[in-house]
Amino acid sequence: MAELKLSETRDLTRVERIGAHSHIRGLGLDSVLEPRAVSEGMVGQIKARKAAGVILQMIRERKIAGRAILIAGQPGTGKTAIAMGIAKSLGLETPFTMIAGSEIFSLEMSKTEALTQAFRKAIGVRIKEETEVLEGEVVSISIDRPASSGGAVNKTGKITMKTTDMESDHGLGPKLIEALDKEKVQSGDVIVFDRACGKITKLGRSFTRSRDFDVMGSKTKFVQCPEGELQKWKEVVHTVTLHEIDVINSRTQGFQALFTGDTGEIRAETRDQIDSKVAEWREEGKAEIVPGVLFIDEVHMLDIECFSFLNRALENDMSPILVVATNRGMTRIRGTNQVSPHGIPIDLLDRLLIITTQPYTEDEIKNILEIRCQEEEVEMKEEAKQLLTLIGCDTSLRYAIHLINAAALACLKRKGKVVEIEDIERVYRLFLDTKRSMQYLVEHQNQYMFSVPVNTEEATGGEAAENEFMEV
Ligand SMILES: Nc1ncnc2c1ncn2[C@@H]1O[C@H](COP(=O)(O)OP(=O)(O)OP(=O)(O)O)[C@@H](O)[C@H]1O
Repeated sequence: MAELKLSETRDLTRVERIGAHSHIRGLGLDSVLEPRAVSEGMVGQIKARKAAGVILQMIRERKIAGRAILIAGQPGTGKTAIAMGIAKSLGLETPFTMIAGSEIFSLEMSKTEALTQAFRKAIGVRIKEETEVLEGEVVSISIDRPASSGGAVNKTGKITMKTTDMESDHGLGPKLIEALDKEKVQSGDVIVFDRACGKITKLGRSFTRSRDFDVMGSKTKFVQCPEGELQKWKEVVHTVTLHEIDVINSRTQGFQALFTGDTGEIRAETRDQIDSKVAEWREEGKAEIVPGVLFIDEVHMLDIECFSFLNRALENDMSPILVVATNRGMTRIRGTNQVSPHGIPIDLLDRLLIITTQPYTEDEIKNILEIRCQEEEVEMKEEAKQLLTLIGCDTSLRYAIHLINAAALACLKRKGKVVEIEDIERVYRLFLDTKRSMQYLVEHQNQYMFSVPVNTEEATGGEAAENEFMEV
């Protein structure tokens, strides 16, 4: 039994989901924002990445609040990948929110409420606070464990801390003992202890203990024992989003909704109060606004009301940077009978800086497939990669990416270790790409229920003719 359990745990920890863009670690630009041919998981698409780099710099310098960018191009040309690259390059301090146009309609709230929430998730508020902390080297920790069966709940103790100038004792309650345990604090560590929230941060080990061989690993960081008073006032900075402040202050939902995501509609008065409070903090120098990025994929799925909302929302001085993407050409604007480029009304389009993505060359497809093989930990023979590249050129990059894992499973089934041509051929026969699936439908349409003639205005709702990018 014990053995079985062990192997089960091992298997479970190995199962990690790999997202479609998990290999993207940035935009792959050098220090002067020039794209490297292959870097940070990004391949080719040089012009679009260069343009995205300029946008990135403007976001970092906070020069373009309220601006919007459109990434347009054929399916599978890396529009979402570029948006992910921007997100990764921005770091954790700048909020980045990603939604698909269609999500606006599936949430249990009005379209404008869903958009408002998405906008406010992408606006950060950096709040500065003065807080009282104890900063010093731990001399000793002693914990009394009562003999009665109270367990951890009743634990109390004492911690002695020192600076180069003084030493003092402080009582410990169960929560602090747990926090010290979690951080694995021991004598000789230099720590900061935030009294208000009970948070303990380990800064490193005191230089005076550098001879303790028992606790030293190659990663041990040594720091000086702090000087002066143990008790200090420190400035701490928290970055939260406007949406988080809304949810915490919305009486009907409360902060727990942050974890469930079930926020419901938030009242306009609550938001107004929060906006004036934040404005007050900004005037007093206690807070500053960090405009983040809101990325809306498949923007053609929004309708005319949403577009008019976006037009207005971009005028707000706290607005985030809006990045939208679409693979549509001339398309009907949802909710109207009008056809417009990318299905976006001209007045909104006029506000957008447009970045276009181009189809990939054979070499670029091969490079992307190689990166994906590494990401998915699949070993593949050179000839098999070559065949997969040809399939990618003939069908789509996305289809070829999907075949990597399927081929690895086919290889495993025949007890092979490296994916060979035969595995690729096998999965190519098993799974249809769009072209073959379409061809099959045309040939067998009479055997399907409610079949309508393919490739007529009727069958495509008139959209096929309008979409120069969509290859149906
Ligand atoms: N330049 C690139 N470098 C590395 N990987 C890329 C690149 N372009 C695309 N990919 C990868 O190829 C796959 C398809 O690309 P992506 O989803 O970004 O295309 P898209 O243009 O957003 O497509 P669609 O219009 O269908 O939404 C993803 O796994 C993506 O990470």
